[in-house]
Amino acid sequence: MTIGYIVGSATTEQATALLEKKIRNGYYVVVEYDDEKVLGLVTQTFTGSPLLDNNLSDIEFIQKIKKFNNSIPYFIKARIKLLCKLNNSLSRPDIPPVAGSPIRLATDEELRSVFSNGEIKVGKVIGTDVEVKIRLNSLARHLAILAATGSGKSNTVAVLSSRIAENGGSVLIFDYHGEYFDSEIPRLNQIEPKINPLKLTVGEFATLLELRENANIQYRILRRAFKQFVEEVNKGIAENTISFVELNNNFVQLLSDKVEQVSKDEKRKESRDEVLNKIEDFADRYAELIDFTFGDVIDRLKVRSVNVVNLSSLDEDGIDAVVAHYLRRILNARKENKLKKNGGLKFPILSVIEEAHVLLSKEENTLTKHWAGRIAREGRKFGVGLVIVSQRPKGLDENILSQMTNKIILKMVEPTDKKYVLETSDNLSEDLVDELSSLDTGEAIMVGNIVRLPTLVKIDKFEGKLAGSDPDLLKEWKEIEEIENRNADTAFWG
Ligand SMILES: Nc1ncnc2c1ncn2[C@@H]1O[C@H](COP(=O)(O)OP(=O)(O)OP(=O)(O)O)[C@@H](O)[C@H]1O
Repeated sequence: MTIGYIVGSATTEQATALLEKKIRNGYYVVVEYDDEKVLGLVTQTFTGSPLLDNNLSDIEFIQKIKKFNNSIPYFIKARIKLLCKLNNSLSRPDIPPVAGSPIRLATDEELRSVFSNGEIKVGKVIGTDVEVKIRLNSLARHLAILAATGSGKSNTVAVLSSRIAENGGSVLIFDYHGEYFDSEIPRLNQIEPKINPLKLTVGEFATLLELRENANIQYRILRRAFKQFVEEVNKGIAENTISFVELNNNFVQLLSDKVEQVSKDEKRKESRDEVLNKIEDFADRYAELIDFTFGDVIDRLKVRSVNVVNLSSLDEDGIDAVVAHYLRRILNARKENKLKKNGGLKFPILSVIEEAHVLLSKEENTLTKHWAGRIAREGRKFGVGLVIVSQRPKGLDENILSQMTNKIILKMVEPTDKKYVLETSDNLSEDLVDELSSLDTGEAIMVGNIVRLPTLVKIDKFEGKLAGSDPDLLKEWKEIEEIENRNADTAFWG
């Protein structure tokens, strides 16, 4: 059913329609011209009145008109982004529509032919019951989930992860705030944030010690001590002369002795002392993180599962070291499996990095940024995908963000965030970015290879508990009041 007509000038990208009635931004329409049906997206609607135009400055004029006739003539127009011809190849329109071309809402069948042909259902086309399904294999080209706080990032991660696992895939979520670890996500594989020092690089261990890159003498002392320590322990384990329990209990002392040993000729004793202090501080902060019985982190990962490493008990340096360690081992283990046709990590995996603006900050050279950058560049051919999640896109490293071919962008209002996302995406246009402010919670724009066209989707609500959901403050206060009243009654009646 025709809802309006193209008016004024148009290009093969944009057109303006005069409508009979209001429709919402984000609706899909079809413009019929030259025997073609062209799918378009309403990116902006606006109204106006030929009688009361912007130049009017006399309020009495309006009051007099309204006295005679309450219905003041007005028009409704819409800016239409022309997307594709509704043919098999969804080819770009090669000629613009002429004024007078009729426009109508796209039918569900037309929308299904464009948006419902992937493997993983993520939600519905905004304003319709048409399912949006993304193409699973395209996630190998990485994904960024970006939005303002409270817009639905965690819900999107939960919906995506659980459905990827249901389809036989494997996801690893680095759970920064502990909101997935105790959630009701199906196929959940909970992994405690343990690290076996024997599997760490010196760089990872130095990060855990908060030993800065420019502390060269300290780093040299630590490198010599740590390498000798690891060699001797591995030898002791092979000869069965050392127990893991003994290691867990005496690790700090054994390593400190090694530091003393390798730095006995060091002129600058303060550097050695600083390394010893950092090892003791480390023991105080991360005693529960170190476990020589933990084996290789790769062995904890399961296929057809949502693997969740709970990082909420660690501080930023600890999180950086753990995440970097996992990413390094995953990339190397997938390479080993691909190149040797066996061993290593036997299945592709998607790693979800929450609070990515912290771990992949454009200001800081974190260990995680190094390994995430490696995976962003070379992970695709080894079946290692990245999913970065952030509510502060402008804080993200632009090299990594620009490698995220796919994007799910929920409500975003901050202008510098929107500008940064636009500048680091070659498949996002300005008119789509302008849409972001008007999205409701759970509504998103999806672009990239996971969809055939820019898609406005209402993400399904994750059916289950997520620890990070907004607390029900009133309910919790009420419960406290009821407990206090019950205690008061018990005290009075004995
Ligand atoms: N698709 C959706 N449909 C309905 N409600 C949703 C949807 N997505 C999120 N919500 C609700 O909105 C609130 C915030 O969601 P969520 O925690 O996923 O947002 P967030 O962007 O991760 O927030 P934060 O930045 O604080 O972590 C929650 O109460 C959640 O239930």
